[in-house]
Amino acid sequence: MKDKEISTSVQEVGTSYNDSQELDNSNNNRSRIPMFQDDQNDYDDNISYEIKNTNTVDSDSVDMHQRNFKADNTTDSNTFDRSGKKSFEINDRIVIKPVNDEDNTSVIINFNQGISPFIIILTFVTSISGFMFGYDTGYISTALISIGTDLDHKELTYGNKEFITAATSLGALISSIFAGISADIFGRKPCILLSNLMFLIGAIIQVTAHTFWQMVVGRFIMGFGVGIGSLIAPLYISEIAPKNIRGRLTVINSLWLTGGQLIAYGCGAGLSHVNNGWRILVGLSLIPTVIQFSCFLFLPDTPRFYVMKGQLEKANKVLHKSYVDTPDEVINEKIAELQALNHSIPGKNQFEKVSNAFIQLHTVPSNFRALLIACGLQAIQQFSGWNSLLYFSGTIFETVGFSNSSAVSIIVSGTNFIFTLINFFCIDKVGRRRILLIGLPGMTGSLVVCSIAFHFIGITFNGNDAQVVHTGFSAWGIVIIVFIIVFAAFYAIGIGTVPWQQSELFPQNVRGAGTALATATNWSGNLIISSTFLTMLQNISPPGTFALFASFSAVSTVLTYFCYPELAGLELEEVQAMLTDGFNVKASEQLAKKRRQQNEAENNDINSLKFEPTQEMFEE
Ligand SMILES: O[C@H]1[C@H](O)[C@@H](O)[C@H](O)[C@@H](O)[C@H]1O
Repeated sequence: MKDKEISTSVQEVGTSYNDSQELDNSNNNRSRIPMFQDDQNDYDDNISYEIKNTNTVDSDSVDMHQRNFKADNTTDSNTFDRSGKKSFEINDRIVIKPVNDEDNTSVIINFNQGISPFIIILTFVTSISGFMFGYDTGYISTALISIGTDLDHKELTYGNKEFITAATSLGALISSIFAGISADIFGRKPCILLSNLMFLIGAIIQVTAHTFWQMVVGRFIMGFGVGIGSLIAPLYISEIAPKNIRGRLTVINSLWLTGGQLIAYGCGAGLSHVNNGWRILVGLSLIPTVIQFSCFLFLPDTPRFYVMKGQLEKANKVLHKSYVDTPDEVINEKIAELQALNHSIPGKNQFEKVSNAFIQLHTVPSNFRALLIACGLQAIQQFSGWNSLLYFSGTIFETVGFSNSSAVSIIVSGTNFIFTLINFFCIDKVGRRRILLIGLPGMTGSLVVCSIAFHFIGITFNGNDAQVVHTGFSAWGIVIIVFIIVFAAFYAIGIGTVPWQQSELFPQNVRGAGTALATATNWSGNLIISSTFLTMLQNISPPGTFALFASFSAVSTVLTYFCYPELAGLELEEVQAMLTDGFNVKASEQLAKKRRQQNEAENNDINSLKFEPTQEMFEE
């Protein structure tokens, strides 16, 4: 039965086909893709995402291999194909149909399978990049206080402090742009190893620094490592992670990140009265670098990268280790699908492919919306002012009368860590959108209170000195501390973590380019805020600075409400389908709800789906 379709299908990678063609493509995709050979040009048209406006589900257009298994205890209009994929009718208006993508096989592989130790090892070793991102951006706050006159024999000015802090962000900004491209050309693993070298060189230059400029150069080179790691780690994890826990595994990187910041503050506090303690603080960063470097010498790259380079045996090995006891046929099918995806960006050589990816990122509507969301979230994360509080918290707390500013900084970064942990448990259950819509208004409120408190405490910043009208410990000082902590909690539970889920917004073929731009946005924001914060405090006063951050968070809440669809539990192609003709916030919420119910049903009684991938199915 074929029903009239009211509007058109929108395709993702430049090829449009009608229902019967889609049927053919589905079949061809499975039978024509050669195993273990690099036949580039045949399959460029295989990948397509579509969103249809229709009144009923169009059952004729379903993949021939599809079997309809009714999910008795879920909703009525859902069907499952052989890979466990579902068709959905939302709102009697939008039908999202399963088409081939890299996740087809992941769904099969994940069926009835827990996470393998190999994936856990890979995730933890990769997340050391997150740790170094956190540690290296975190220690500077306490180091800036304890450096004293160790550089050039004079006290650092506010301008000097901003420069030293911003050098890392600038290095990270530059390297993140190239990291996405290099990861596709040279591999994820070499990029991680390169980031380790940058950390190493940068740390050695800083530890031995006796001049301001040597310190700046060391921080800048270390920034290269931070930028590369900040992009590659979530990308690597998302590529090796089973789909159903991809979100959580990515948050592990954020946990290491915020944990790294916490440890940096802890060590900073412990070493603050030690002569040259800041040098030890920098030196300690060598430990995780060396550990990650040594481990990665023995660990592989991602299967996707091996497929891109035609190293199919290696891909096969990694997949087998990742999905133990999975039949060869399934692994081979996964590789075949990755091959198909690999070919979907046209181009004779790597350079053409990369530039075409950037073009498609801007010209394909769903890609462009994904880009807006990914860059928008990263910008919101940075312009809400969190990092300036983190980087300069020691300085801020000293000025409001707390001699033990390091202890307060530990509480602030500890809050960041704990609420990132809470995010880990609820990101998939509560959903990204809902979490953001709780976090952003909370941040706005806390910043408003801080702004008012700063007004009453009467601080002004002039040149090198902060002048406080009411000196010493005051009630307003406590209000500031308490609400900076509340701000940290609302930040960490939502916007501190959600933007790093950026990989899920982009289809495989433009993921490197998309995440490169989003990560670069993060570091641009970081750079602007960290290099202007103290100047802002001087020029528009602390109340003005906090009011500015508050207004930014308020605007961000509105933008998120209207433009950020719920992506929790959605499959990758559904994300693109959602973004094809708008932001489809309402429809996404309904679909995410259905997905949640289904996941719960699957978890509760997996057998009730009456679906087991059998040998016979693969032989079809
Ligand atoms: O997600 C992280 C995290 O929130 C950190 O605390 C922050 O310093 C980073 O800038 C951000 O990207």
